[in-house]
Amino acid sequence: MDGKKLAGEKAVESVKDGMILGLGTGSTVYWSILKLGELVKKGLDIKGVPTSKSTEKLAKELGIPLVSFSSINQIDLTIDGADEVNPNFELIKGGGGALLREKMVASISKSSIIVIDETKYVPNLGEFPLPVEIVQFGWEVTSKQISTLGCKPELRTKNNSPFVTDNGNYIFDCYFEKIDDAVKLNTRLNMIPGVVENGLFVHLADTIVVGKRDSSVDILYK
Ligand SMILES: O=C(CO)[C@H](O)[C@H](O)COP(=O)(O)O
Repeated sequence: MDGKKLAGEKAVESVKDGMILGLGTGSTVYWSILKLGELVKKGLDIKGVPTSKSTEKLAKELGIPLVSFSSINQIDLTIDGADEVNPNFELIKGGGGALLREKMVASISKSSIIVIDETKYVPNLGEFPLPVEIVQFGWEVTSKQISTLGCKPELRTKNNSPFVTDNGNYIFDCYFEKIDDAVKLNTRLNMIPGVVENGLFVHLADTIVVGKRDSSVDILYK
């Protein structure tokens, strides 16, 4: 069975009646959202906070009640995917371009479950290029500043034009040889004027659900 589907569905077992739930973005958490839709139809009482326009659309189609991010102070549980996870529970996120809203939602979540297939659990972060969201103004200058941190930033494109996030910004996919100190790099990136947010998530995950090729699921707790 598909590891993404296994992990996505397994995470939903932690959802309880009355919860405000952060709904992540991507093809793994898609399975969680689908399952939540089924449970809502059977009477589960939850409210979702979507992390992207695509997740908002999917949740609405499935009849999952939503609440706006602006109207809440805390989220009980967030379920989201990741592009890489290391044994310290540090993540690279943003492959789907939703990293800013995902980080904002994670930052007010009491608990966060990350759903991945086993290919994404890695000893060191950095094989996956780190997404960095930047304002459009002067992006060429921002690129030069980011490259001084030891990477090659590539402007993400879609249909031969720059990819634009739900927040109207661009994304650089940054190729580092290896990320040794995610905490330090997270801080240094966000200090560069023009950088809105980066895809390193540190201290923002407490449970990792890993769906495996042999159809088993590992649940890792911090
Ligand atoms: O961070 C994300 C979107 O911004 C996704 O969670 C991440 O890219 C993983 O996606 P998928 O589950 O499709 O592999």
